[in-house]
Amino acid sequence: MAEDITDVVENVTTHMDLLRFATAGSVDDGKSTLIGRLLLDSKSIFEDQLEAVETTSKGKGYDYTDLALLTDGLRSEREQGITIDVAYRYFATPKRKFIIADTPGHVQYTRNMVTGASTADLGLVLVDARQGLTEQSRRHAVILSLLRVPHLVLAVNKMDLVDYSEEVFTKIHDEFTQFATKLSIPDLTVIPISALAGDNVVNRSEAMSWYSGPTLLHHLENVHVASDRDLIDARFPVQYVVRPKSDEFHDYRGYAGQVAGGVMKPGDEVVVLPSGMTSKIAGIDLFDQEITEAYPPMSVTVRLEDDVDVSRGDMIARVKNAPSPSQDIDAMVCWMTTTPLKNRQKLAIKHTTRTARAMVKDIQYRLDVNTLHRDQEAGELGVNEIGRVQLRTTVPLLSDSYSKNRTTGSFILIDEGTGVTVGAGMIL
Ligand SMILES: Nc1nc2c(ncn2[C@@H]2O[C@H](COP(=O)(O)OP(=O)(O)OP(=O)(O)O)[C@@H](O)[C@H]2O)c(=O)[nH]1
Repeated sequence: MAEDITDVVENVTTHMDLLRFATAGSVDDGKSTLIGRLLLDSKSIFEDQLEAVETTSKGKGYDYTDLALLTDGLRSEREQGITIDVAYRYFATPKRKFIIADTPGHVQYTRNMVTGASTADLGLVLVDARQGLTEQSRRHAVILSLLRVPHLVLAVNKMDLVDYSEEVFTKIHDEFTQFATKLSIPDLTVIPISALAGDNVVNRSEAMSWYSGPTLLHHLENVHVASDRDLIDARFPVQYVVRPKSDEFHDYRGYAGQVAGGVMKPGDEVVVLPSGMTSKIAGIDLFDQEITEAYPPMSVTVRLEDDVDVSRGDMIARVKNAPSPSQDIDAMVCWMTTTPLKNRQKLAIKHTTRTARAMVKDIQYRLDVNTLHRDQEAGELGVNEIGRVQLRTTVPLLSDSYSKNRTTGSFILIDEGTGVTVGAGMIL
């Protein structure tokens, strides 16, 4: 269900403004309450859902409406029958559409965060104002910076429980800003909120008149994400070759996929990798119409002027700006399964639309995400651990560094026996 919604939103909103954000926080920091508040105050929920939550809250003897029930209710619906690491929630305001990647339950699991945040435009870290920064908040910030999530919001929650004190907020703000200088976080915003009372979530807080920054929703609606995407380096991994069988289209041959980088236009000189054959873009099709340009994350079909040999897993790029094929991959890998990753281990690797086999040549170090210490003696990676790994693949991959392109710079590792995803990698 969650995936369906994501797909639909992705298709329908190709040209609409969309912000994907991932939430993180320790248990009880108020993540569910905050998401409930966002949905409620931005009028994204149905009356009957609210009534049900009000009734349940009264039934439990609360004198307030427990908004977490709203989120948790949605969450349990999603969890029925399947183990889900990340629940995706969708809401919209007149300004923007939002997809929230919400990691349920105990969020200490690195892999849940990696899954949820790898495609996020913005990471939202929650802290409890009474507790201030914890090891967990630092850890989440480190992971978000490793994943190159371009925007980070630290929401200092439960301000109502510290008398809306400016002093408490400033202390947390300064401590976090100081810590963030050690990480690569291009854009950081710190907002004092009360998810339960509604301060600075959608509506401006009267109790915190000392705060002059944006409310959380205002920030989410206005944060500038268009320029985060790589619009310079054209990258088009071919998903499949379109050759309709009917007579009417018997000459049609197109290559379908999602633009991973750059802007592509008819007339562009392109190279097909790994063959190295060159051609020009004859046209670009979107559903049943022709378009004049395509850019990330549009899903389109590209036609070429020449009858070159193109198949699934190939990459179309510009002649003078193409990734160089390589079988040696140097990457940060997040390991996601209980059997540790070891030297010489063989795995399947999926990179854009290409699948190959890979062998672990070296586990160079394990990164302690709390202290940023690099342990070079580690020799293996356990579940939820992140480390620098050298891989050798059976066929060349057409990759970029993750810092340049989050799509062509990432891959997943798959256990060949079970088909289960056991690792996620970011190419250095
Ligand atoms: N006073 C006050 N209580 C809050 C606030 N936000 C959340 N709470 C309370 O804190 C408790 C935890 O909130 P949740 O939203 O369930 O916390 P969570 O982080 O989502 O927890 P998990 O869903 O288990 O990950 C609940 O009792 C909330 O009512 C706030 O701004 N002020």
